[in-house]
Amino acid sequence: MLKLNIEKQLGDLHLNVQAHIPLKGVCAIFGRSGAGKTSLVNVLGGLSTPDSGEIQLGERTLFTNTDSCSKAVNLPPEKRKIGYVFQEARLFPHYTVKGNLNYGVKQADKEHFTQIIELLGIEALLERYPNSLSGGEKQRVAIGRALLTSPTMLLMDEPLASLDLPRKRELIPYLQSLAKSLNIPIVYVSHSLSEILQLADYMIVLNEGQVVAQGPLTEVWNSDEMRPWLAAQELSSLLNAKVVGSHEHYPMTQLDLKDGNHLWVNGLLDSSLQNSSLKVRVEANHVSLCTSKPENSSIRNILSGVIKELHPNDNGEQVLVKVALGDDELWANVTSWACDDLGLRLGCHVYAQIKGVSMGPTDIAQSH
Ligand SMILES: Nc1ncnc2c1ncn2[C@@H]1O[C@H](COP(=O)(O)OP(=O)(O)OP(=O)(O)O)[C@@H](O)[C@H]1O
Repeated sequence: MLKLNIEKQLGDLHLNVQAHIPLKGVCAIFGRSGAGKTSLVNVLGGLSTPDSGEIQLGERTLFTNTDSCSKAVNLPPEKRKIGYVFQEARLFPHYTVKGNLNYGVKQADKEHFTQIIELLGIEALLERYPNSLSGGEKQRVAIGRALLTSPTMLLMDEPLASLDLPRKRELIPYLQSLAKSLNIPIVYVSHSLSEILQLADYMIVLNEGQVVAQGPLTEVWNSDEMRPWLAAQELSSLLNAKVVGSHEHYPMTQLDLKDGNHLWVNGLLDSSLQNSSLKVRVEANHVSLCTSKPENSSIRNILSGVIKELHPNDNGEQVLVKVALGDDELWANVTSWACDDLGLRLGCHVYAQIKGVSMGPTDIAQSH
């Protein structure tokens, strides 16, 4: 685990973070502008020093000044073995890509070099200079440069923020392969929930310098702490599902949820995903509720569950209903009229309907 217990006063912001982050996979740091995300990453990387606390990366202490029995420790950035990728690639313009990649590498390891450039698809760029690269290519080189220092953790502070949408889309699959193949924790700062869905396994939500939620992605995503961050129109749930197979006649894929419910999603998923675990985003506005099992419905997904929470909105027009599907949870956004008409109450058994066409490729991501 990466264990963090730090405090730091930064102007008006009191950064006070206690967190446990797994040593493999992507941990997203999410929060409003000014919540302290970059400040936290800077503290991890040793670019800024906490007023007090402790940072433990596996067996290594990166920082401590709390334990009165032992010596204070504050490893400088170069001794932390941490790779850093910023919003901007920050490449040296007068070095080729190869020169940039090798910058900071103490002992050349040809095999490691080949592995990293293949993983990032930058073999063909090695002799080029940064000013001839696209934003996405520059960022891939910047990631390669960070990885070639053989870090024990990778910090990425909004690495896609400066890219346009097509470049973002181009980079995401590379980041997904990194997340799968690297055996080091990646701490990934982002404002974008769709990036987080596609990349992260774990999530920390920061608000005014404090952790308001942390844990596995699906748990935090579905938690009440996330509701204030999303308008009811944007609220969505993440379901954990396993790929079963495709429909015999139609281009749809069947997924199984843990509680035995099934889900049909639009399109055929890659056959390599057979039996793999996925996260599926379902928007609350795409879920309708029935108190008896619908028959002759065009909607393919009819999931049986129990109402766990009801949250009427401020103007009384709509009610957000949380439905428990075993351990998974599903938000439905219904009108107050429908809620009263159906007599929806806590503990009611309901059938949640989700249109198969409402879940597309950007709503589905593999769990690592
Ligand atoms: N050295 C400093 N001195 C004073 N205030 C600081 C310092 N560093 C950061 N802050 C303040 O701390 C707050 C958090 O900044 P930070 O950059 O960590 O936020 P963020 O969550 O990364 O925001 P964004 O999403 O906009 O990048 C801001 O209000 C910032 O002005």
